[in-house]
Amino acid sequence: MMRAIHSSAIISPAQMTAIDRAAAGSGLDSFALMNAAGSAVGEIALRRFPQALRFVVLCGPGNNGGDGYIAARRMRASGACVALYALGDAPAAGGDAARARSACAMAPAAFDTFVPRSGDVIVDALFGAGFSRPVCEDVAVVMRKVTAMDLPVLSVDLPSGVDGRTGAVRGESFTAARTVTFVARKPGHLLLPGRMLCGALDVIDIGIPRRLVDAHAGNLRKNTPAVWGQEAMVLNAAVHKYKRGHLAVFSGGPLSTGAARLAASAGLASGAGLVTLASPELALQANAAHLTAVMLKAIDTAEALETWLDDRRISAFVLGPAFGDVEKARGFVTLLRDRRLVLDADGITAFRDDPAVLFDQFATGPTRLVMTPHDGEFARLFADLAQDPALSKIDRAIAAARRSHAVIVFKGADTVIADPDGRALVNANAPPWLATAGSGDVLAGMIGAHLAQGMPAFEAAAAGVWRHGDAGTLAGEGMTAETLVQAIRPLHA
Ligand SMILES: NC(=O)C1=CN([C@@H]2O[C@H](COP(=O)(O)OP(=O)(O)OC[C@H]3O[C@@H](n4cnc5c(N)ncnc54)[C@H](O)[C@@H]3O)[C@@H](O)[C@H]2O)[C@@H](O)CC1
Ligand SMILES: Nc1ncnc2c1ncn2[C@@H]1O[C@H](COP(=O)(O)OP(=O)(O)O)[C@@H](O)[C@H]1O
Ligand SMILES: [K+]
Repeated sequence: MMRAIHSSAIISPAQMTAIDRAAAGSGLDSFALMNAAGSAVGEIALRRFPQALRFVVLCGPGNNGGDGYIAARRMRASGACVALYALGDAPAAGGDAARARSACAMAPAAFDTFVPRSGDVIVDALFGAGFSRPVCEDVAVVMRKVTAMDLPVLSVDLPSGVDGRTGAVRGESFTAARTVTFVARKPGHLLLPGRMLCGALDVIDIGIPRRLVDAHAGNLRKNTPAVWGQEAMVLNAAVHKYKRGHLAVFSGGPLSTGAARLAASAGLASGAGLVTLASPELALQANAAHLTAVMLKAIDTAEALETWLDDRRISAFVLGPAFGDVEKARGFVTLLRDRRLVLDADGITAFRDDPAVLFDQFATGPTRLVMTPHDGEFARLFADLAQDPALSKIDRAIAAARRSHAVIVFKGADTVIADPDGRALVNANAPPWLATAGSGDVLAGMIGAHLAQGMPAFEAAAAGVWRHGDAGTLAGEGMTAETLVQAIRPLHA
């Protein structure tokens, strides 16, 4: 009887191997685990692809192939038409995969004799956690044929060709309609392009005790309300607007005020008790004409800001959306260095020539800076990390957070949130129509509201990213940044 897993843990292929070893070390029968995995694959294939005229199981030389042999046996036992093909050498004698192959009692044909037919459903058990080099041309040719014929693919553990650690495609890969993985999600299921190649994902419990998983899992999780819900402010009769936090957002000049207003209104909608737009004198009229609940304050110079900062009730700041003046931005950041700050857009770009100047100002004390770079902005501050092909997006975000002493929200369809202490989350609820002008400004304001309420920086950022995705989903395709703000749901909705 297979059970789906709902845990938010994400484990790397290397951690999975360690869990596997620990399971064997604690007396669990590794072949029984393979049996559970392969049987689950067979059952899901039968249940999800009842239209199949033939199931074609493609087995690799390792344990991923072992799962394939078990699945083939399970499907054959149900009376389905099953064809079996083996790639490369037979599995190492004495191992679980060799045992699965002989238990299957079907002689596999050579991989290069496989000719895909209309009506085939492919069970892809070529490579999983042990995928270690780009796929060779004869495998790539089959992958391309299967894709061209639009045959459904059910991948075991990962679509073969996808690197489970990074989500990168090495050479070529299958595009799965479904993927069945075991124990927990791997980074490659959530990071691009891997995520787009997995199709629907089933995470199956194969009987490894939770304590062994917890002992070897690291600090990486999927971003869900369970991660940050405990830190969210609960409203009761004793609350007043200052307790809900006062957020300040810095506006750009007279011709670029919209971005800051989006951030400000998103901050208010996200639960900040008060939001003030700090605007250059020349932009006051433009801003005043468009603001209602958001307050307005003229701030042109460092001196004016310094005086305003005497008000310690202003509990968080957003600097960057269409701010424009990078020199002024650097000066303002210096004044804000002991405050809770979201740095976005021009606020990030302002430090491209000397990022250490920024990082040093936040090096001591509690983590209070959140930076929200997209790919381009990330490369401006962390060029070496952006260019290192060995690093996954998660590795990059964690290294950047450590270096900058900031929570990094590395944006995209697979946004990664990383804390300097090594914790990281991958977000997966963002719809593609969030890719619209101003949506990043809304996100900055949402995170700012959480910081203003007193959430720790990591949780504030995670909650912002999740609620942003949720609002995008609710607003629907065709939304604009304005309608996105309208769709922000209460924290405890
Ligand atoms: N970790 C666990 O607890 C369990 C793992 N299971 C399965 O075991 C798999 C991992 O097994 P393995 O570690 O044997 O690894 P794989 O079976 O994923 O791959 C390893 C084999 O593939 C070869 N290989 C790698 N890249 C190749 C390429 N590009 N071209 C040709 N050959 C290539 C390697 O030389 C090696 O022989 C998982 O993905 C999962 O499917 C399941 O049996 C259930 C239990
Ligand atoms: N394809 C996508 N799928 C889901 N979310 C996306 C996608 N592309 C962008 N986003 C999200 O939309 C927002 C865009 O922010 P940003 O690039 O700063 O744009 P802008 O500066 O126009 O506001 C980010 O939160 C990002 O994660
Ligand atoms: K596979």
